[in-house]
Amino acid sequence: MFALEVKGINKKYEHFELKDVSFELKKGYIMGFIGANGAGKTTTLKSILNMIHVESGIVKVFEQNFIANEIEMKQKIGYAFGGTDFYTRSRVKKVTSVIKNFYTNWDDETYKNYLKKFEINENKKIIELSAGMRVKYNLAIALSHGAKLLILDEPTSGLDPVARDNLLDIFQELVEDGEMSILFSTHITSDLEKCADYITYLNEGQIINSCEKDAFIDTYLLLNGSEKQLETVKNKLISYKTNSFGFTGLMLAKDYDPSIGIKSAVPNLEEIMIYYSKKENKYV
Ligand SMILES: Nc1ncnc2c1ncn2[C@@H]1O[C@H](COP(=O)(O)OP(=O)(O)OP(=O)(O)O)[C@@H](O)[C@H]1O
Repeated sequence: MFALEVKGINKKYEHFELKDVSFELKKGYIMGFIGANGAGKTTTLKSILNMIHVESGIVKVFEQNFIANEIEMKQKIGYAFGGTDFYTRSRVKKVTSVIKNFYTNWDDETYKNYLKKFEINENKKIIELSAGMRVKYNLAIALSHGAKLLILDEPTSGLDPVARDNLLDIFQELVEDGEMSILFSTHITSDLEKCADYITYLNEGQIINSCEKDAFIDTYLLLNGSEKQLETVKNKLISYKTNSFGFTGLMLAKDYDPSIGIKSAVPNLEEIMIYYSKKENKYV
C-alpha cells in the first residue's frame, strides 16, 4: 500500500516551475526528498498538502484523493515547515490546547508520554525551544493526533550532529512497526545515508530519480580517466570536472562500457548531487 502518491504536479511561479512531479512512498518507509537550494522541495511539499494552488496534479494519501477528503486526510498527516510558527511567543501548553481542538483522535496520554520522552517542558515558550526541540514538539503533536504520514520540510536543518543523529534515530523507531511513513526534505546527504529507505531527487523543479536508496546509488558511476579518454565518453557524461590528471565525471551505469578501460567507482549521494547540479555547465 502507498502512504503517498503524487502524480503530475505542475506549478508555475514567475521564475520557477515544478514540471510533472510524480513519485510514490510505500507505507512503513522513510523517503528522503533531496535537491539543491531552490530545487523546489518546499514548493512540492506545500503543493502536496494543498497549501498552495497548483496548475495540475493529483495527490493520494493512503489511496484516497487528498483534496476530495482534505479534512479527514489532515487528521492522518503530521506536517512541519520551518519558519511558519504563528505562536512563537506563546507557551507550549497554550499552543497545544489550541491545536488539539482540530483533531478528532487527539490522545492526551500519548501527548504527555511524548513530551516526557522528548524532554519538552510545557511551560517554555515556543521561541525558547531549540531547533531540535521544535521538531520534536511537532512530532509529539503529530503522533498524539494519530498521524500515520509525516511530511517534514528540512527537519534536520540547523541541528548539531548529535541532535540530528538523535532525530534520525527517532524517525527509524517511528517506522519500525510498519504503520508510520515519513517523507522529509533535506540537502544533508548524510541524513539519507543514515536513515532513508527511498530517495527522491528533485533538480530544477523536475524529478531526476525516485527509488530505493541502493538502487538510486547503483544508477550512477563515477569515472576517472585521462584527457584523451574524456573525448571518448564526453557525450555520455552527465557532467565532469577536469584536473591535472584528466577528468572525473558522472555517468548513468547503464551507459558504461567496461571495455573502454576507464576506471569507474560507485559515487556517494553528495557526488551525484554535485555533478547533477552542474549538468547545464559541463565544464565544472
Ligand atoms: N511565493 C513564491 N513566489 C514566487 N516564487 C517562489 C515562491 N515561493 C518559492 N518560489 C521560488 O521557487 C523556487 C523553489 O523554491 P523552494 O523553496 O520550493 O525550493 P527548495 O528546494 O525548498 O529550496 P531550499 O533548499 O533553499 O529551501 C525558488 O526559485 C523560489 O524563489
